[in-house]
Amino acid sequence: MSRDSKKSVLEKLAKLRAEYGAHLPVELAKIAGDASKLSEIDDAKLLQELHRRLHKLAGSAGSFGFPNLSQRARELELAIQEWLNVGAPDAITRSQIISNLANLESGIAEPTDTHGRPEGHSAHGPDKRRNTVYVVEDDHHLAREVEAALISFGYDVHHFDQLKDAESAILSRRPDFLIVDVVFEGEQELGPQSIARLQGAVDDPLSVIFISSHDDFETYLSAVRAGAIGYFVKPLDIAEVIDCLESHLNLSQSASYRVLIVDDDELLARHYKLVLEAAGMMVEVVNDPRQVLTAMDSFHPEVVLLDLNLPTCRGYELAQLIRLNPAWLRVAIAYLSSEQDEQAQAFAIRHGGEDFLTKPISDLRLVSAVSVRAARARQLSDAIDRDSLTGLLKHSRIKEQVNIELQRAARQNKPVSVAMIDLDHFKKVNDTYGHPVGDKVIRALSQLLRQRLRKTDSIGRYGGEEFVAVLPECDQDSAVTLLEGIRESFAALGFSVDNKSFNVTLSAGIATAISQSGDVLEAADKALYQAKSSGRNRVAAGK
Ligand SMILES: Nc1nc2c(ncn2[C@@H]2O[C@H](COP(=O)(O)OP(=O)(O)OP(=O)(O)O)[C@@H](O)[C@H]2O)c(=O)[nH]1
Repeated sequence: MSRDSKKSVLEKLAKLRAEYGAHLPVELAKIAGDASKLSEIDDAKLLQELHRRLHKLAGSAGSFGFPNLSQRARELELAIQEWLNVGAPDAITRSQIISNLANLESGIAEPTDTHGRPEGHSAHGPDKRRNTVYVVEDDHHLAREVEAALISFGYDVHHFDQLKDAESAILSRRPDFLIVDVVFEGEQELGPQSIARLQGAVDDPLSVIFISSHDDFETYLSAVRAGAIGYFVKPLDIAEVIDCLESHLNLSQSASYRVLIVDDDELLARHYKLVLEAAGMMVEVVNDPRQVLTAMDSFHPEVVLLDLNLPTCRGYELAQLIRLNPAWLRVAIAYLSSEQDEQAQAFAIRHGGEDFLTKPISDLRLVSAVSVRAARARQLSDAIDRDSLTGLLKHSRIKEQVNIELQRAARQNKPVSVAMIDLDHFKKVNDTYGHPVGDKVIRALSQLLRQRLRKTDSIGRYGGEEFVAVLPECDQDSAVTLLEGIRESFAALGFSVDNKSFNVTLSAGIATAISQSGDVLEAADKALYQAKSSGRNRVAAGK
């Protein structure tokens, strides 16, 4: 194609894209309008119409440069499909779906350039946008190693020799992370100080990781002043760098906190709800204390804010009532009341709640007080459900999850695959490099699994160096392709200790069920045994 005709095609595409973008708000308003009716009724015709619109949107938005919108429309399309197939979801899921439908508009960020973007995993692609990392490193060998490792973790990587080459790219397309080598010219360091200047030119601080041969206080300090989220001394342990990126992503991508407000002052409760929602939390309000138990059951709050003076009972009685149910022990309960009397406040704290926030409360204070309590409640909950080394579900929870997904698959007559994954010759890794290094390898695999699997998949640490992944709506061929990709990426990942580098491989066994026939975990385990006995570093599929 000549340059001119290529230009004209690009112009037409841009025009089409602009037309699509102009019509989009109208379409989204229609969807939001339909969604608002769903809180009242369960009309099959309405659901089918919504399904049709979402299906169309999911298909078209990606092509016109709105990949996030497309992804969100696809998820909602599936949710509505399930609604149509198996009936109305529980109240919490229902209100989530309705609010996501109403908020689809927030998926219209700046259209992204759709050209030359690598395709996601076709059969079972991760449902996350690829995070971008700019690597500024003049050592090409090291840059290539870092780049290869980051790509296998699903990052979109761009390499620059020097910071000045990266600056215009940073300003025109902001990366999610910036990895910068600290370079010295004589006494003058060129990394952190330049980054500190750059931080002044951007609205939100850049997430920067420094790599350096310098291990001294001054360089650390200038890195901190430049807003470093990580600092790694060469020789670089790439797994540690990835650990740092992933921990940040997990923090920023974790689900919204859920807050239940119990207050008979409807207007004030609505105000608090709006303030907390603006800070990214999910909020439900109960004005009548008799509705509290139902809300606890359906909404699963992490924090409950209780007014003290309520129509039928006192707030501390409600706190005690909540505390009677052991399932809600993880929930943080705080009073939010205009009670100023310290004796009365102390009495309430001794009887159920943990803390007292007094009205009037500023919006800022409300948000900070609730987020701190929610974070603590979630930490506690994670400590109960999740393995501390990897953050993955513990043995008993992942087994539970396998059963939940098997039952769902049987109800919907859809496949579910279970993969059992085990590190190869891991004892040798521990014996040669030490247990802490072995731990790093385990963490690296858990992060790779998290990166490659979808949000709807579940991953658990089944044993010391054994993992289980449950993949709903994934047939055997797709599961094998997915695990093969993970196996290859993991085998290519280099670990280094004291200037020695090594690689570790994994084996995986897969079993797929359509209805709940036989023990799928046992079948996956048998397939894993087969993968091990036929040479390791491979994926085997059973029945
Ligand atoms: N570093 C570390 N090692 C662990 C952890 N949990 C289990 N292991 C080690 O994992 C190793 C598992 O060894 P084996 O069951 O003999 O298996 P393997 O050496 O991986 O050999 P194959 O599975 O047959 O390829 C043991 O050395 C355990 O001590 C952990 O949390 N951290």
